[in-house]
Amino acid sequence: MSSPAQPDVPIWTTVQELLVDDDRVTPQLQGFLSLAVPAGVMSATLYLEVPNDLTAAQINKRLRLPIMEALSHIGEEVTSYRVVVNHELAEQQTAPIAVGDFGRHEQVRVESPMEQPTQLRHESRLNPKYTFDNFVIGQSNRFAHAAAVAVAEAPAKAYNPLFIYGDSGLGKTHLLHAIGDYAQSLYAGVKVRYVSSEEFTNDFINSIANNRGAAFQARYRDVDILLIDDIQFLQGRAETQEAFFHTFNTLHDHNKQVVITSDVAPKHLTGFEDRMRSRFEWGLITDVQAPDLETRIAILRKKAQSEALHIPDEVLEYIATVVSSNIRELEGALIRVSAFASLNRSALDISLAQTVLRDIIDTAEDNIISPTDIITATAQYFKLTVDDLYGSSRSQQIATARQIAMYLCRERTSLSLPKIGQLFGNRDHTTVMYAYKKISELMKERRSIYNQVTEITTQLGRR
Ligand SMILES: Nc1ncnc2c1ncn2[C@@H]1O[C@H](COP(=O)(O)OP(=O)(O)OP(=O)(O)O)[C@@H](O)[C@H]1O
Repeated sequence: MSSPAQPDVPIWTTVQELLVDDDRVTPQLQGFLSLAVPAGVMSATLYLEVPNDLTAAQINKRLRLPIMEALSHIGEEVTSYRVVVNHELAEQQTAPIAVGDFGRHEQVRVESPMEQPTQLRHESRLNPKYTFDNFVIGQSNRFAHAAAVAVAEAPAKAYNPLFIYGDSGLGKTHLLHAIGDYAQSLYAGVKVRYVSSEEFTNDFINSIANNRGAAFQARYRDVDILLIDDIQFLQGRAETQEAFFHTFNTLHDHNKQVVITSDVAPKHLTGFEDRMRSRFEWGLITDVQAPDLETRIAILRKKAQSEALHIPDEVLEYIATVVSSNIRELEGALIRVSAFASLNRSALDISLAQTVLRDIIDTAEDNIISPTDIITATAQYFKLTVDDLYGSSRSQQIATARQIAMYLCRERTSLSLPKIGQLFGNRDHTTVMYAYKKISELMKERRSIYNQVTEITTQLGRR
């Protein structure tokens, strides 16, 4: 039996990559797994088609736990999976299935007709990591924070839209999720939806391709609070802008809250029609700025507390002094210092932090590291080609090198998760999110990974 064609559903590729390393997945189970064909993701559920009942039973009974764990590792975007038997697969195992074509699944799901609309309505896509409780307030973000709280407490009454702008890594996404989280805790049943502009665009394009415009509209218009991240991504995309324009108008007309983030203020958003820009200015515009030293120290302290890391104050202060502009880099520096200390079982003091952060500080001085620099340096380090990193090979060494390159792109450049995913052969942003988490964790556990990340950083500093 030939193995089925695998359409490109990146999250399934990532799950498979994880399961290769999982001892519970025996070669026999790998065989069953290889018969599963990912059909797409809907309502945070990954749909897998299998050719027969035996495969469905094996996957559901013996692989449920590993698959669910892999999904939860990857992030919150997809929270469950569902296996659907498609007997035609057995005969047509090489016939490609269009990604995002859900027509057939809707038919098989009639067994539970209420389930999908209910899930859709409540699918907020909020990341529980980002709340107001763990957002540190300082001079740089006080106003944005207050506006965000006001909007969560009185959706569509305080400011509509709320427009938050600022440079990369300064907490805009955090605030968006926190608004959703807080509003949900205040108002039972409030319908919140978070979406990045890249996802909105992809969703729109797929909805046209699959003739599912009505479902697309419902997804974004049947909400009380729409949180849309990085709107600058819609620059120059006339049709998606038009779709967003209608979504915005419908929501606003019906007293629904819209919150938008961007890297620049509305008036500096190029590639947008004036009518769009003027709508962005209807409500309140606020920025987030780079945090001052006190705030940076407070952010590090909070982060260390939440991760149960015991780091002396003077070390936190040192880190906050040397990494000054981007909070993501600040968190990255904390990860490295604590990883180094735990690997070496050594006490954390300033001289250790100085040693560990030397490369970061060196490279931060000229501060322009491009993703291409990172990918080239990583490929050279591992004696691979750049195409290996962009490609789809799942060999352990290439997969690790790719994840390290993704980690460094996330930490050291201002590219968004979807952009990094696109760069690495159009992978899903959840793959990048997973790579970032995995390398952050492995750096603390495995000296080899820590060394590899550090040595590539050193190379970048020497460019
Ligand atoms: N005031 C803050 N308190 C605590 N953590 C913060 C704060 N601001 C930002 N962070 C953390 O810094 C990291 C980067 O923040 P976030 O992703 O929200 O930035 P962003 O402005 O949306 O960046 P981008 O434009 O690149 O998407 C996150 O882990 C976030 O939790």
